[in-house]
Formats: sequence, C-alpha cells, structure tokens
Amino acid sequence: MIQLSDIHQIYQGPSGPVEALKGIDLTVAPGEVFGVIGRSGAGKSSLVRTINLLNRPVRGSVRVDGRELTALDDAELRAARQGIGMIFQHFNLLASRTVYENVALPLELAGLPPSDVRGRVEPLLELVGLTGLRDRYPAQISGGQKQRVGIARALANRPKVLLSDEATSALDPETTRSILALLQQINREFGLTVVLITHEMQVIKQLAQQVAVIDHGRIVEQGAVLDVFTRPQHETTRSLLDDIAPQELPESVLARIRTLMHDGSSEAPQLLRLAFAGDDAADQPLLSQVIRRFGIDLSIVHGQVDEIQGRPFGSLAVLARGAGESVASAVAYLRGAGVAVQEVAHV
Ligand SMILES: Nc1ncnc2c1ncn2[C@@H]1O[C@H](COP(=O)(O)OP(=O)(O)OP(=O)(O)O)[C@@H](O)[C@H]1O
Repeated sequence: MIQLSDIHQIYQGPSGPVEALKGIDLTVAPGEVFGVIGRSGAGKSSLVRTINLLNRPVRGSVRVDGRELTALDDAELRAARQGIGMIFQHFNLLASRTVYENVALPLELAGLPPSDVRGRVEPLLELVGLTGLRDRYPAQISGGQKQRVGIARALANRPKVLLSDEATSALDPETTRSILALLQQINREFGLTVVLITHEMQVIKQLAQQVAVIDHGRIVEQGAVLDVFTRPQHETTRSLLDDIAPQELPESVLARIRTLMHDGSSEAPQLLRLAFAGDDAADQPLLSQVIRRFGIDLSIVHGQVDEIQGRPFGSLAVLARGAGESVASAVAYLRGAGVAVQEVAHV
C-alpha cells in the first residue's frame, strides 16, 4: 500500500543544513497498522509527512496505492491526498466551526452537495461517539473528544490510508487507550492501512502489528512487534522498551542473585534471561520440561508477563544449575521452542 524508497530530507537550519532523513526504505502492507517509534528529533514527523507529501523529500520515491506521488502535478496530488487521511497531536480543528462543521469541511472542499455531506458526516459522528456533541465548538469539548473529531474528519473522504502524527501525545493515559481502541476498531472494520508515529512503546504495544525504530534519520530496526519486543537488537530499541519492559534487572534483584550465585555449592548457577511471546512459547510448560529432561534446577528470580494485542509476552530471569553440559542443552532446547535466551555472564 505504501512504499518509501531511499527517502532523504534536508532542512536549512540557522546554523546550516539539517539532514533529517538519511535514506529511509519502508514498506507498509494493505490493512496493516505500522508504527514508527523514535526519540524527539529522530525524524518521525518528517517521515510521516512524506507519505502525503506535506513534506516533499529532496530525494526518493513515495508510492501510495500504486501511484508515485512525487510525479503528480498539484491537482493530481490534491486528489491523491483524499485517499490519505491524517490526524495530529494538537488536533488542528477550526475553532470557529462546530464539531459537525469540522467533520464536514473536507467534503465541502471536495465539492459534495450538502445532503451528501450530511449522509457522510452523521454516521462518522456516530462511529466516533460524538452525535450528542455535534453543535459544540472545539473550545467546549475535551482533548479526547477533539481527537475523535479529528478522526472523523480524517475519515470523511473515505481514505485507504490514515496517518497519525503523535495523535495521543497530548492525552492522558486513559483517554489515550480509548483513542487507540477506536483506531483499532477503524482499522479492523474498514481495513484501513494505518501509519502512526509515536515516542511511546505503549502506543506501539497496544495498536501496531509492525514497528520501525527511527534514530537520527535512519531506520535502525524493524519487524513484527512481537519479534522486536522479545529480541530487540538496537540500543535505541532497548532503551525505548525500558518504558514498558525494563531491560535491566533492578539492583535489589541483582543483589539477591549475587548472594544465590555464591552460596558455596559446587555447581555455580548460570543467570538466564528468557523472553517469550505469542501463544506457542507461552502456553507450553517449557520450564518443567527442561527441568525434567535435562535434570537441572531452576529458580525464578524476577519476571513479568504482559499482553500485546491479546497475545502473551513476558520475560523471566532464572538461575539455572546443573551438571556438565545440562544447562547449555536446556538453553538450546528453549531456543528451539521459540524462547529468546540471553546468558548473562556478569552480574
Ligand atoms: N522546518 C525545519 N527546519 C529546520 N530543521 C527542521 C525542520 N523540521 C525539522 N527539523 C529538524 O529535523 C530533525 C527531525 O525533526 P522531526 O520533527 O522530523 O523529528 P521528530 O522525531 O518528529 O521529533 P519530535 O518528536 O520532537 O517532533 C530535527 O533535528 C529537527 O530539529
């Protein structure tokens, strides 16, 4: 649905050129929710605004729904943009227009007669739960309600793609969850392709199926959310994941592990960090299997289990103790069963 190839963006800053995007390649499949995450200044806004050419790259190709947008003239681009809705962090509503009139605006601009406009706007207000607030002005509704207006307006032209530029960053956690649930409903009901940018892993966790991590204008890691969460490869990904799943063990736990590791027994235990995701690895009694099969002892020293879009995702720190190669064999067995195992050498 979306294909970005070798995208470069350079801005003229006060102290010289700023290279904001340095050769981005990205493919988003139809109907997918694709998240782009990065720290402030990484290039997220520049990237998402490239997809509808609000931001025209200095180099590279932007293909959306089979069309090369960079090759279109102004009129063609305006028409193509009707297929790409967008929502914003600060909602960008017109203060002088009511909720209804804000949602109607893109349809009026597209030249639809008022009766057709009504036929489109009313179901959209119902979809986003704002029918009762249709005559209010933006100043008279909450932030979450403003974003619902933004979503209804973005859907007015029945786009195939929805771009979300930090759409929940100005909202509290509970309102964020309800807006993300609405976006998920829209993605499922209409098969809309969604590209969202965020600096919060929580947003990726709740909504995205695929994720790309952007750092200093480059994609440093990308893949299915479950894979990236269980096997983060890049330092930036690990530090972003820290917000929802701490990558380092707390000092109090490390102190306990040090005591257990030096308790004077003949076999020094090995500290293992296990990360599992998805139904297969989580549902099997893997720990009891390796204990029986390889005759090892396992003590769980730390752990947490969470959920990504209804699928289990968790991490455990265990001390494994066994004779000869038994722990190494158990590690190989766990890896074979889809568990990411990290052998921690120094505590
Ligand atoms: N119009 C501009 N002129 C000059 N530099 C810019 C312009 N827009 C963005 N930049 C710079 O380009 C880089 C990427 O900015 P961008 O806004 O895309 O990042 P971001 O990841 O969205 O950050 P944030 O989350 O803080 O908005 C930053 O160094 C920023 O300062």
